[in-house]
Amino acid sequence: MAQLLNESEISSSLTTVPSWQRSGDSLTREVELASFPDAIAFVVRVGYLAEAADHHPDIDIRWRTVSLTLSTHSEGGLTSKDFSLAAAIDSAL
Ligand SMILES: C[C@H](O)[C@H](O)[C@H]1CNC2=NC(N)=NC(=O)C2=N1
Repeated sequence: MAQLLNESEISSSLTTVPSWQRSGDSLTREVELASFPDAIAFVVRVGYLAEAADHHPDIDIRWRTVSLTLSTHSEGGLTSKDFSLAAAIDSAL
């Protein structure tokens, strides 16, 4: 079970995933893919990564733009699980 990160841990972790933004208790990233099928294929890759991590982002698909939101609901905020899944998702692009 991951522990909530404090503000200074959040700030330093954010530098490791520069394409993600902090929004309160969440990390968000918007990705524009080349096409709708590419967006769906990306979401499928994210799905497998999420299952492997037992950590699941909120996902919004609008044509070829995918918006992802990560937060550790069980802890009520950001933990290392959010940052490690964010990094894994970046590698799936
Ligand atoms: C039992 C299982 O580990 C929990 O329900 C997991 C599943 N996926 C999860 N995903 C996210 N984003 N936050 C959680 O707190 C969470 N909890």
